[in-house]
Amino acid sequence: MINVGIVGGTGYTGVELLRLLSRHGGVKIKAVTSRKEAGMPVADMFPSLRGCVDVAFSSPDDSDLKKCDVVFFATPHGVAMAQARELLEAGVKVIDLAADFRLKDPAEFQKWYAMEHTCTDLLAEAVYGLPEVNRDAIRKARLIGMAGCYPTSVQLGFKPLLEGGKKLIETDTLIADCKSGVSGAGRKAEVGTLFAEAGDNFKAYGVKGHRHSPEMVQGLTAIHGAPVHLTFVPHLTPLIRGIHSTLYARILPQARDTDFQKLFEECFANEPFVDVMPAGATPETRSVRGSNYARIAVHRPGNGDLLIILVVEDNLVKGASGQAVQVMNLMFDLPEQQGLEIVPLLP
Ligand SMILES: NC(=O)C1=CN([C@@H]2O[C@H](COP(=O)(O)OP(=O)(O)OC[C@H]3O[C@@H](n4cnc5c(N)ncnc54)[C@H](OP(=O)(O)O)[C@@H]3O)[C@@H](O)[C@H]2O)C=CC1
Ligand SMILES: CC(=O)N[C@@H](CCC(=O)OP(=O)(O)O)C(=O)O
Repeated sequence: MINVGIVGGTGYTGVELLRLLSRHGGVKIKAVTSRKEAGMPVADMFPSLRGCVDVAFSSPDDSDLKKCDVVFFATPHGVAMAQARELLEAGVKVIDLAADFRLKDPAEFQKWYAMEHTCTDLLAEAVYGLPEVNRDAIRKARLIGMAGCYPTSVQLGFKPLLEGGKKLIETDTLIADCKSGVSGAGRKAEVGTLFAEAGDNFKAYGVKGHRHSPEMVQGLTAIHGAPVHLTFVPHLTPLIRGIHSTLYARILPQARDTDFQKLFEECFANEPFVDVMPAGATPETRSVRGSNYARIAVHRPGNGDLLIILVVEDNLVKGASGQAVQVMNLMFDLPEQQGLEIVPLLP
């Protein structure tokens, strides 16, 4: 059994980790932290976990974290970088769901997250947690910066068109028009995610610049092997879970004869969690709710030069905790799908 710790067990990604790990079969949940609820049994706060999780919350400086084989940080940005070194030195692998180890350039991190990076030497060894792009490096890593929720959908959607320097689309006019449910903003109280504010409402935000833009550009540039330019506009939808990303790309003249449906099907043929839907499909967020799947559909209206890629995922599963469990499975040489073969929840 792999001993697991979770820092930030009272938040949405923390409780989602608990839901998935409690039925994983290969792990023991050893420590789950909360600053405010230390001492309270986890299942008292989350009755959905009664009979599944039998530990109590402990303080984030709990020494049991150092006795774990892996610790997940389901915390705001800046928390993992303060504790990662000590855990790594104690032989513990670290998977951070926040952005501390995503951006390779500390100046970019400081610019977008308004805090200094205090662990820059570890940035160099940290591996980006997106298995469909980085599987081999993840297997060998001891420190992971998990991909963000929107960046997961955008990188999966553009990957077949860009990987290995392919010259199929214009790379300076990429557009990602993305919508997220309110659980993407976390469980903390905020006016913008109140029911009366976010319900029966729909709005764009971060149009001037969102912190996921540099992460997407960094990832897409690595996939392509050359610079790309992307316009990203996120929107808040009155959903609880789910991300729907509509991606636009202009087909280059020399690539007009490409069978893009086939290209996508071949690219993801061996991916357990990426489903390329039949031509013409319009994936719905509810088709992935509660599951680790991303579903993708490729459209080319009028057989013209515009390609539209639709991607759906559950922000809390493939966009966060499920993908983190997928990454843990790879790091510990377990079957990649273990604990994640969950059928999405309808209606
Ligand atoms: N929600 C989503 O869809 C996604 C979130 N993420 C990222 O995952 C991380 C967690 O997100 P989410 O679960 O939504 O956030 P929440 O706000 O729901 O939860 C945050 C958790 O962190 C704990 N926490 C807060 N500050 C500290 C601190 N200084 N030290 C230790 N623990 C702390 C809180 O517990 P307590 O106050 O009890 O200590 C709480 O359990 C964030 O970085 C987020 O950006 C990534 C992908 C998707
Ligand atoms: C709806 C909503 O507010 N979403 C969040 C992004 C989700 C998130 O938690 O960000 P990371 O993936 O970087 O960790 C936002 O736009 O800030």
